[in-house]
Amino acid sequence: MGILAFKALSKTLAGGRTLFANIAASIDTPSSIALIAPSGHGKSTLLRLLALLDEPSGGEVLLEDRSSAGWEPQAWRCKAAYVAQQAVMLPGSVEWNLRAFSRLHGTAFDEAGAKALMAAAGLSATGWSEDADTLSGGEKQRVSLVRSLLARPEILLLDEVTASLDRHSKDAVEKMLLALQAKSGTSLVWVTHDLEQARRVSTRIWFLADGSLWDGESEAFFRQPPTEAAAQFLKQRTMEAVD
Ligand SMILES: Nc1ncnc2c1ncn2[C@@H]1O[C@H](COP(=O)(O)OP(=O)(O)OP(=O)(O)O)[C@@H](O)[C@H]1O
Repeated sequence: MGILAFKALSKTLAGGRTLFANIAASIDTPSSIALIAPSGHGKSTLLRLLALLDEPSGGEVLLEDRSSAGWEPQAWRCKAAYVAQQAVMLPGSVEWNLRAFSRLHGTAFDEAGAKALMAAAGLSATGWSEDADTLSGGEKQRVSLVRSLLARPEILLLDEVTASLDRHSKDAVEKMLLALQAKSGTSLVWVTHDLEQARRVSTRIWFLADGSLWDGESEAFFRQPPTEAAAQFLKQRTMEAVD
């Protein structure tokens, strides 16, 4: 059974600008994919379409081989969890936030699992009774990630989730997610501006440019850019890194 797929997917903005047209890809085995593109080319938009948080202009998205039309959006997002760059905490304590999924679905709260994930995210010192709103941006980001993981999604749609983290926390989060993938087969789609991160965490690249999607092996993409747009993009980013 396929995990997640999209077919003939298009997105044209209200003003008439087409971000991408007729793109397709499928995730058939647990994968870690970096979704990269020049700024403004539609990475977040594509990720949001995959989470049913936006409507495509054409085409369809499928989860477990079933088109999104046949899914309740909530049920879809339990399996394909979107994690935003700006973490939103529910009013209340850290624990209240961590218990959100089990409260909503009437399932048992996996306290041991939550503790292990909090520790893996570098948050073992964070008090569970603390008001979540008083946490730093980086702490909120990691609590939000742990909260998503407690729903045991099949796939995580990660929108720049380490952008607000320092190097140490970023390493911890990458390690935690890759370990989860190895252990549970959770697929990961990382939107990132950080090409070093893309190279570290992915075995597959989705490169979005000029309205098209290139889908292929990560190492091959970086070793020998497959298109002129990819070559330009990597050159530009290398120059920016040197500046
Ligand atoms: N709901 C919307 N309504 C109008 N324009 C939008 C909407 N969502 C995104 N856009 C526009 O679509 C373009 C692509 O945005 P998107 O955030 O998907 O790109 P991105 O590749 O993730 O960009 P960045 O790397 O800068 O984060 C941008 O020009 C943005 O302003």
